[in-house]
Amino acid sequence: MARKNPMETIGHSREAKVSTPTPRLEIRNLRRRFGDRDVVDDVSLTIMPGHVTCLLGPSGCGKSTTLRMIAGVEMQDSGEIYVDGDLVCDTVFRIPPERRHIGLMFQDFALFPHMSVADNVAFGLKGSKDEKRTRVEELLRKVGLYRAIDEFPHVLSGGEQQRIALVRALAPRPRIMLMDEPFSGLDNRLRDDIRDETLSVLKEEDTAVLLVTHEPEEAMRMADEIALMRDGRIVQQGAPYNIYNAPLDKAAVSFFSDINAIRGKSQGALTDTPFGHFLTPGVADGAEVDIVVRPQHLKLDFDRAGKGPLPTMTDGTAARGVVERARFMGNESLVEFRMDYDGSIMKAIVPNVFLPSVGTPLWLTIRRDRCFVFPAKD
Ligand SMILES: Nc1ncnc2c1ncn2[C@@H]1O[C@H](COP(=O)(O)OP(=O)(O)OP(=O)(O)O)[C@@H](O)[C@H]1O
Repeated sequence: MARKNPMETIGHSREAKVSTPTPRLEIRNLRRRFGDRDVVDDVSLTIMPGHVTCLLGPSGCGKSTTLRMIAGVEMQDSGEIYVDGDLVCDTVFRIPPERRHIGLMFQDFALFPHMSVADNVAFGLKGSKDEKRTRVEELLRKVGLYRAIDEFPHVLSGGEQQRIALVRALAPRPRIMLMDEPFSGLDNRLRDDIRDETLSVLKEEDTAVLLVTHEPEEAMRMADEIALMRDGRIVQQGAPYNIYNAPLDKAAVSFFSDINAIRGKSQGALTDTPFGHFLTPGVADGAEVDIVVRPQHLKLDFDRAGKGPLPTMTDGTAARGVVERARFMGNESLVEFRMDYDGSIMKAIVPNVFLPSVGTPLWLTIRRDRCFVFPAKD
């Protein structure tokens, strides 16, 4: 018998209960220790029906372990898991994995080779033969594979098999879908198509999705919310736009793109650099800061007889660099500069084709509204 989340029944007025929808999935203060290391360290999050949250973080940060605890194949040392407000697992009470209404999709999905597509999809379904057939047909139509209903998996392409694995996981109408790098075995173009298609089917079915990935592009493409994980903890959580544009620290910026970092010392709430002054309010005098800017937010100007553009309020002062390397990347060009002021390398991304010759001097400025200032850590 499932138990209610105490927060939903204790200390909340009737009105508050009506106006606060129940999350489809809620995990609270999950912890898992292996040896002397907290691999998952006080992780909490909620996901509403039809929403996708991506657990994004580097290899080994504890993403899969979190997923495995929610699925019920790994026991947490402490913390609770609720599905639709009902407790499914704490340290004494535990609903077995098969009764949690949770679907799983992993990279190494395996279809049953001796079963037809229809039988594969119907595998976890209950009900009459007709009911099962109706559900199988409905889902196969949704992913454009109705024509393959009587085929065996080996005649299908990798992408088609992936779609079948998805609908098999979705067939029993799981309330939650846990996905662990499910698209990493696919080539790029196919992956984009299948990602988008998967997302639309999951949303149509109102499933709450927790997707684990170490690829920022995948998280940005799929997620309503990104939970950035590092060393077992969720360090930042929010809509992709906010995580990208208001990152927590230098490491969070560099997780999404290349970065340029300029170190300086704050004095009187200002930090002086070769690119002019940056406002560093609240930073103690003498404390070091990193000014961090993504390569696409550097502005380039031509050299005019050894001089660059005049300083402005929005872009500060220009610093000169000499082109070290320029590469065309498809939609944009990546230009690397060796900076005159200290010989360091800075990277700029320019739309379309911009391939100046090696040795060309250019002037770089940093847009004040597109850079981040963090206390220096290393
Ligand atoms: N059963 C286990 N016993 C001991 N250590 C484990 C066990 N399972 C996982 N770990 C360790 O816990 C850490 C986190 O593993 P986890 O698989 O959760 O990371 P991850 O973020 O999903 O990484 P990846 O993206 O590489 O899959 C790793 O250092 C891993 O070696």
